[in-house]
Amino acid sequence: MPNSPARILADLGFRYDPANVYQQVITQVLEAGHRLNLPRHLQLIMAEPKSEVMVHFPVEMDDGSFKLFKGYRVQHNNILGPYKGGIRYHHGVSLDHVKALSVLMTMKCSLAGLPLGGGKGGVQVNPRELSQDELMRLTRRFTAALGDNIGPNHDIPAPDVGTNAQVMAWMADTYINFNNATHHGSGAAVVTGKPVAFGGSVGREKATGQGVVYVIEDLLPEMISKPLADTTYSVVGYGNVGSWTGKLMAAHGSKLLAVMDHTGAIAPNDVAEGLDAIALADYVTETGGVANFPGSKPISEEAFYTTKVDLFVPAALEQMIGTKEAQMLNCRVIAEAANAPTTPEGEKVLAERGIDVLPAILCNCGGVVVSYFEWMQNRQSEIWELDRVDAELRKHMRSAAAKVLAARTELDCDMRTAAFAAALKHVAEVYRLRGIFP
Ligand SMILES: NC(=O)C1=CN([C@@H]2O[C@H](COP(=O)(O)OP(=O)(O)OC[C@H]3O[C@@H](n4cnc5c(N)ncnc54)[C@H](O)[C@@H]3O)[C@@H](O)[C@H]2O)C=CC1
Ligand SMILES: O=C(O)CCC(=O)C(=O)O
Repeated sequence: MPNSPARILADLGFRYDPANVYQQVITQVLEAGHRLNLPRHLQLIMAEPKSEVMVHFPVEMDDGSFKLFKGYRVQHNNILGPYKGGIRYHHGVSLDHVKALSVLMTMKCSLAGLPLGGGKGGVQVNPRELSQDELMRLTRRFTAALGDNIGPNHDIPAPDVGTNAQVMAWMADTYINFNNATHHGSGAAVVTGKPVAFGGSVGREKATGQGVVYVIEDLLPEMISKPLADTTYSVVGYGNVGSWTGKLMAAHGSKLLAVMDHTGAIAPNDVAEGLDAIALADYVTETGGVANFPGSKPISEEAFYTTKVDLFVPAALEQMIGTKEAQMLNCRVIAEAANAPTTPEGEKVLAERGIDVLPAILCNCGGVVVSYFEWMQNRQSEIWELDRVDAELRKHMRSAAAKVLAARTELDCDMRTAAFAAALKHVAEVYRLRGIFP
């Protein structure tokens, strides 16, 4: 079949590697395109990013020595608008990871109805091993090394795993200094997720978790025939996205029965009470992880995955739900807060076991939606109130969910394929309208 994902990837010279995260993600996207009968030229365009930038840059450590770091910025597609997507600081960052995440950004921005394309970046580093000063120097050097590859009209980074509002402030400041751009001109709009005092938007810090919870509020009760007040859930990853999801689920009275992060897995001493999701978020901010949280006991990874809950929320890294985890999970629904947390093999097992998956590009698009609001505020010198941000975010999340449900009915497929199909349909329409492709 000339248009099958395998054929497209083979024609582009990919060597088949089922464990490769980029191949996993792009195959899923191309499968959705195949179902939509997207023309071959569009499938080819989607199959590779427009640009892959790799930089090496030296950073002075506190002891006076220099280390060389490797960073990436991958720009997948900008037919809908400037490239947009986060910057990750993690020791496992690789070109294929960043490529996979950049495709997901193109899909996510399209599904969310934003005039933005898809990009992603990262540096191979464990930020926990650096002092604040080293982190600042690394961020400034990385931003300088990216040079004109980023810019408020071209490519706009944001936070992701291992980065935060402070890192974005350093990026913006470096960009502004290098480009002689003023703070209140277009300069600050070069990145989003900045501190509110420096051009950030209220509501951006919680936006991804808020979007996840809006999707859960709208779709989950019907799927499990229970109100959120009676819902139990578990979370892997209790950083920005996981902890905000926890805090906002707590407001609904949902019960958190297990959490795992890079420091270990915990369960409540009193199962009837559950874990205090809000206190846990404060504890993680103070200590760096969930281990030894008062009122909890340590549990094994197996005990974490087999905890019986209604909802499981992966909010950590890619490919965490493989065959083994999918077989262990004891839940009814998964709301993917992380990007690409489920492998295709894991997904097959989940489908066989009747576990429904709310896909990542729907669940976690709230982050980039509020980033878009921040970018608009910067460009128009506006400051929005939280009520407005939340109300507009809710509209975008509802509209994205409606597109996914409509595509699922139209194509009679799973939610992930439906989400990619809805996103691709919009991208294809814009290519056609612009006269680039028939
Ligand atoms: N920050 C944002 O606005 C957005 C983030 N995402 C995605 O959400 C996910 C989480 O991102 P953030 O919360 O921003 O990152 P973060 O850096 O704030 O938190 C990451 C969490 O993952 C945990 N983790 C790392 N390795 C782990 C392992 N091997 N086992 C268990 N837990 C592990 C860490 O302990 C931490 O709790 C990522 O997939 C990211 O791409 C998606 C959309 C937007
Ligand atoms: O806020 C943004 O621009 C991007 C967030 C992001 O990296 C993601 O959605 O994965």
